[in-house]
Amino acid sequence: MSADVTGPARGSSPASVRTRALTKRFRHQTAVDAIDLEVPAGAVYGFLGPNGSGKTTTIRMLLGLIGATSGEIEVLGEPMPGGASRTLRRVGALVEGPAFHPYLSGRANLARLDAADPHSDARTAPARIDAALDRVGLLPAATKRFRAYSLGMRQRLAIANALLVPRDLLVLDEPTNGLDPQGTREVRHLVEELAADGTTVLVSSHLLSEVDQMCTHIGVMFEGRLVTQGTIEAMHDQARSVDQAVRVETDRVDDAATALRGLGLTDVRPSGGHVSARLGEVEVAKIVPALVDAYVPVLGFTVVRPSLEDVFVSLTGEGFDVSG
Ligand SMILES: Nc1ncnc2c1ncn2[C@@H]1O[C@H](COP(=O)(O)OP(=O)(O)OP(=O)(O)O)[C@@H](O)[C@H]1O
Repeated sequence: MSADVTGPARGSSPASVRTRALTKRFRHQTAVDAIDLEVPAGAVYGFLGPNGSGKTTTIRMLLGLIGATSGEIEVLGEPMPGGASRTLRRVGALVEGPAFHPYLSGRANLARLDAADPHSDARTAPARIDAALDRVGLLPAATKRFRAYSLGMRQRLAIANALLVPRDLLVLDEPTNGLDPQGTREVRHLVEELAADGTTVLVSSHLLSEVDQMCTHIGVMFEGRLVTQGTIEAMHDQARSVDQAVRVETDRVDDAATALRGLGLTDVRPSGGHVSARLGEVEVAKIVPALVDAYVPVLGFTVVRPSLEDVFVSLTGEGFDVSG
């Protein structure tokens, strides 16, 4: 596999991760297609996309676990893979969960993994391990066997493993996948706390609601392409600018449809008991009076505000299961 990965030109804004035209092809399939990722320092960046959209492949390239086919990667200001060994010490990652021993305690498991790291300093291990356990709220359960841990505790221990040395960037691949609601809340809360401490977090997810709740930035992958990225605020603004829809409940749907078309609404769809239509530039306040003038009994009237999900549907041309 030929890798053509060199450092991109430095931009003015500090970015923890920056890629230019990053691409990965597997035989005939382009899993990651020329993406320009930009994770600002201090962000909690939600890397959102349906299964198979290329998130894990991207993350594996950022961490140097697989080579890129082409494109450029910069992590914490260093071109990759050029500065890899030095830079990756400052990056904690949870990609495939570490193999924990079920009969060892949480603390003993971390000690085992730390001892297996050729860069770790054995003299500082006990203090570093307890600091990591403390950081994820597992110090009180440090002596419990791993197999007695709940799903959320197991995942928090996996994150503690990524925090055995101080990190500037934490990369978490689908950290809530397979967790129960309680475990999901625990991990989400932990990510928020880590971000509050100043760690930049890149977290992948296929759940929009999750990204919306815990992230400051979002990047959306679809079929290997990064279809949009920016702040969560900007995405909500974009949602507000998507054309609103109205829904009129009535027992005279054909007359209602005629009246709505007459007002200039588009995509007018009459169906059993209601009519929906796109508002466009038409003033909402004019709709009900116009229906009444046309002798349409209005049994219900709703303006449907577009959600973030509608933005992604408009970007990808189809919906994907992002709402959980
Ligand atoms: N080693 C590989 N060899 C061949 N194809 C691969 C390999 N790894 C990933 N792919 C393919 O690349 C595409 C992107 O996969 P990837 O795992 O990056 O997606 P994802 O968004 O992380 O989804 P998931 O959440 O399911 O892991 C998929 O079609 C997958 O089958």
